[in-house]
Amino acid sequence: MSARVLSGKELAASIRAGAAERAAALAAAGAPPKLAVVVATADESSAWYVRSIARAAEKAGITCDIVDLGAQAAPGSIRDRLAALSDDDTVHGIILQTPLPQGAKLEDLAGAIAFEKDVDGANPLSLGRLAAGLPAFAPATAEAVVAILDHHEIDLAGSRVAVVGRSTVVGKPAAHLLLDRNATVTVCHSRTRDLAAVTSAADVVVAAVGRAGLITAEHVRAGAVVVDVGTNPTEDGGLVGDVDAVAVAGKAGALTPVPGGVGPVTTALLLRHTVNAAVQAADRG
Ligand SMILES: NC(=O)C1=CN([C@@H]2O[C@H](COP(=O)(O)OP(=O)(O)OC[C@H]3O[C@@H](n4cnc5c(N)ncnc54)[C@H](OP(=O)(O)O)[C@@H]3O)[C@@H](O)[C@H]2O)C=CC1
Ligand SMILES: Nc1nc(=O)c2c([nH]1)NC[C@@H]1CN(c3ccc(C(=O)N[C@@H](CCC(=O)O)C(=O)O)cc3)C=[N+]21
Repeated sequence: MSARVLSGKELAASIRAGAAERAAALAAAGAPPKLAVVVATADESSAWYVRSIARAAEKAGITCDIVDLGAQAAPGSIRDRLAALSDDDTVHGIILQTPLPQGAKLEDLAGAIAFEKDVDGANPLSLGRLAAGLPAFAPATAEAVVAILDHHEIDLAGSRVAVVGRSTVVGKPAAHLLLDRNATVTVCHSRTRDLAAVTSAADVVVAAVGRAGLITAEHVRAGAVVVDVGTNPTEDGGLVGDVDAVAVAGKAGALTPVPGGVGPVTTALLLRHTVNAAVQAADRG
């Protein structure tokens, strides 16, 4: 028996098409949407993401400015740049890539991203509102986890979900969104005792750690749904998830692939958020 493959490609394509249509209308009205991607890392999985944002934005008619401050950037200079972009009326969305240089903390710096432009939901105001169930942009990856499960009609209400990873970009916001869908959520991390015992009790496992092969068949209950958020570069230039896909596919009921799963949906949602931010800016006048 082999697990059902929960592709993100079709969903991502339809989100991108919707964003492109609305971007064209904004451009026709003289206000083309613009996303600024601030980079202060040499991390390879971030580089994958930045390339895929740039490619997808161009195809959707969204201007994408990549602001590379270098992996040695001082926290103060990152903060200043975020503040300047927040003040720039031609910019509608801002994302600060993680990881950040030593001593720089996303939760701290992202306070300099204007709330209305915080398309990856990193400002503590956005995160707090998300946790409180109030309108705000959710981090695109966390939203992508729920969107891909919805797309494949996996029912979350009442189900036990184990989220592995508690970052501000993925684990914590994903836990909030899953809770809002009436899942019973357990959040695991590097200090979790007996990870396999916790994850193998779950109906749905969300892996967002950044370690290739961390989730093995032993971590997964037979028939469970597994969402692999991890994007770990391989030596031959490819990308693998956090899940040992071959072993887990023989036991799980369904599994998102890497590449072609959560990643493309994340990129597409970031574009949708940028267009939404541009529409809201136009409405404010
Ligand atoms: N596909 C996509 O769209 C996206 C993919 N990613 C990928 O997802 C992965 C995670 O990203 P991100 O959340 O930013 O990473 P972080 O490094 O910020 O967080 C990793 C989390 O994993 C936990 N962890 C580390 N080791 C273990 C372990 N052995 N057992 C259990 N938990 C552990 C850490 O725990 P602790 O808190 O205790 O340190 C931490 O909470 C990366 O591969 C990243 O590239 C990220 C965003 C989008
Ligand atoms: N503030 C912040 N938010 C993030 O969401 C964030 C980040 N920082 N730092 C880096 C990680 C990594 N990440 C990826 C997203 C999509 C793909 C992706 O689309 N991958 C394609 C493969 C690459 C391609 O073919 O373009 C796929 O999975 O199919 C990869 C990696 C987001 N991250």
